[in-house]
Amino acid sequence: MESIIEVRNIKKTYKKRKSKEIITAVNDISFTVNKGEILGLLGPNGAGKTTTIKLICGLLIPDSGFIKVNGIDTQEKRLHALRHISAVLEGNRNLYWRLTVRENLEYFAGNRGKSRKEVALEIDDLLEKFRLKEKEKELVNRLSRGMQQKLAIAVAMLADSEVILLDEPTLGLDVETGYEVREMLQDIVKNYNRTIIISSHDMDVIQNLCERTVIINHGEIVTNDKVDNLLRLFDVRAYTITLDGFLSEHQQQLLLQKFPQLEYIPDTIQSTLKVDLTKSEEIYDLFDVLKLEHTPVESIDKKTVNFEEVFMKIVKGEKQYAMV
Ligand SMILES: Nc1ncnc2c1ncn2[C@@H]1O[C@H](COP(=O)(O)OP(=O)(O)OP(=O)(O)O)[C@@H](O)[C@H]1O
Repeated sequence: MESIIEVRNIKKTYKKRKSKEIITAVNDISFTVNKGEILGLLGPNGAGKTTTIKLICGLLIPDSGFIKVNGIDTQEKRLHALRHISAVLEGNRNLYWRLTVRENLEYFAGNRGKSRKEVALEIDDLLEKFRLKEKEKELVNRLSRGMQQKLAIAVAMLADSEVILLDEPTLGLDVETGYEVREMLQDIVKNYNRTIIISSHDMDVIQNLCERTVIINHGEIVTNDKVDNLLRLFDVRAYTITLDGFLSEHQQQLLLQKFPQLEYIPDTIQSTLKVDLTKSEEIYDLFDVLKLEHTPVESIDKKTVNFEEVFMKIVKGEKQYAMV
């Protein structure tokens, strides 16, 4: 597959103003993004996501390493490279707050060298799609945060850039607006052929929109893999088994030999077993031990891992990966 973005060994440090302490925000990161791909950039607070996005869109210059967009080095031919990119950053700096919704769209279309008339239909279509038609004459500074966010994404779409960078597109939005923005992004992903990089804390955004995710922790890449692969890799089922009675010492020993991470929690008249299994068949080994002394099972509860749990496990370093 053809890559459109190449990030190679980039490092970025900041110097704290008062203490002069050096902070390494991004440390020797490398990854590529293929044409038409939706890549999720994931990581805990302070991991280096925003710095990476700002480096790619040319707002920051790396201390070392390089970034190429469509094969063009962003430092050697900055303007030429960045023509291929639109970014929606925190605070929606790509909007003019004293212009109306429609004026913003017209202004950015004008930047593309198109007349008002030419883009009128395209703008109508975007206003409709982003559910902003009713607000087209409203000044941007009077819009809610969610509406501003939607407009910022619409403006990025209008620029026709092949690559769109979205930094935390659902951050700070209420549940409903967050859901609406996610739906819109899903529509963009499906119907417009763009390459998108999304940085987010929101696991639903990553799980629903992205094919692949680069997980960053402490400025370094810990995983670069398809979302489906990660879910499969951590496809553990967490079982909670309630027993009408207790396990003998012998049973406890047998179970711990077979399942070292098993938790046995005796209560007053019942007891509970908690265990993560990677293969469903392993549950039969557990039942064999219970059968030995005819321990009655009252209930079995099974929970499958979701992407949020996968993320937590990776960040905590529970599994090692071969980098893609
Ligand atoms: N302008 C700056 N000056 C000094 N340190 C900075 C600056 N910007 C970011 N940092 C530090 O660099 C590290 C990475 O920050 P960055 O904003 O890239 O992380 P992030 O993953 O986007 O975090 P969050 O999810 O909290 O937004 C953090 O330790 C942060 O405090």
